[in-house]
Amino acid sequence: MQIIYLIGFMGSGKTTVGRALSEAMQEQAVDIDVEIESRLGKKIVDIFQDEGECGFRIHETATLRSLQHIPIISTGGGIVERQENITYMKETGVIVYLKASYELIVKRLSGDSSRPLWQGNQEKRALYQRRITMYAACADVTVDCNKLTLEEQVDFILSQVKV
Ligand SMILES: Nc1ncnc2c1ncn2[C@@H]1O[C@H](COP(=O)(O)OP(=O)(O)OP(=O)(O)O)[C@@H](O)[C@H]1O
Ligand SMILES: O=C(O)C1=C[C@@H](O)[C@@H](O)[C@H](O)C1
Ligand SMILES: [Mg+2]
Repeated sequence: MQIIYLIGFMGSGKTTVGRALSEAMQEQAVDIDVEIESRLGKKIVDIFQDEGECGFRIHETATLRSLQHIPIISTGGGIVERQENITYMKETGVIVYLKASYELIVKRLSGDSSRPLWQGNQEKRALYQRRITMYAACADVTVDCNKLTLEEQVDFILSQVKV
């Protein structure tokens, strides 16, 4: 089974598109952030607080590797921070990059307090610039989220991925 891995920056729509794809394909989808929170019984902000980003990344890799039977996986924005995650996703599925401009992300995440790397004094634009290079480098399919509606994004992914 080819797993569809949705990657992209915070707020690009991985969780939202994962749910919509799940409905369109009538297949199960799992969101790694949601899964980590449920397994640990803690919010991501609290995991960052208690264990640091490094601790969170360990849970993220372990969760990714535990989902082999799930056809649609929405990753967290930082999944590309570990090369081993990219290698694993390449080996087990197709990587779909939800590409969104910095301006669109800012608009979508204004007022958000659930993402520890998107808070007041963080270097947001620098993180965005560094990450978009990483997403583009490993993507098999790229979706233009600035141009396409949610429905069009789902149709485009289905047209590009053999299901
Ligand atoms: N296609 C879309 N059209 C309009 N709004 C959208 C779309 N996709 C996502 N959004 C909105 O943008 C916000 C962020 O979306 P979502 O939580 O799916 O992003 P994410 O990529 O999963 O972020 P993270 O990496 O932090 O988990 C939400 O408020 C969601 O409703
Ligand atoms: O971009 C990131 O590094 C993150 C994105 C979110 O999905 C969460 O996985 C967490 O907030 C870290
Ligand atoms: Mg998400």
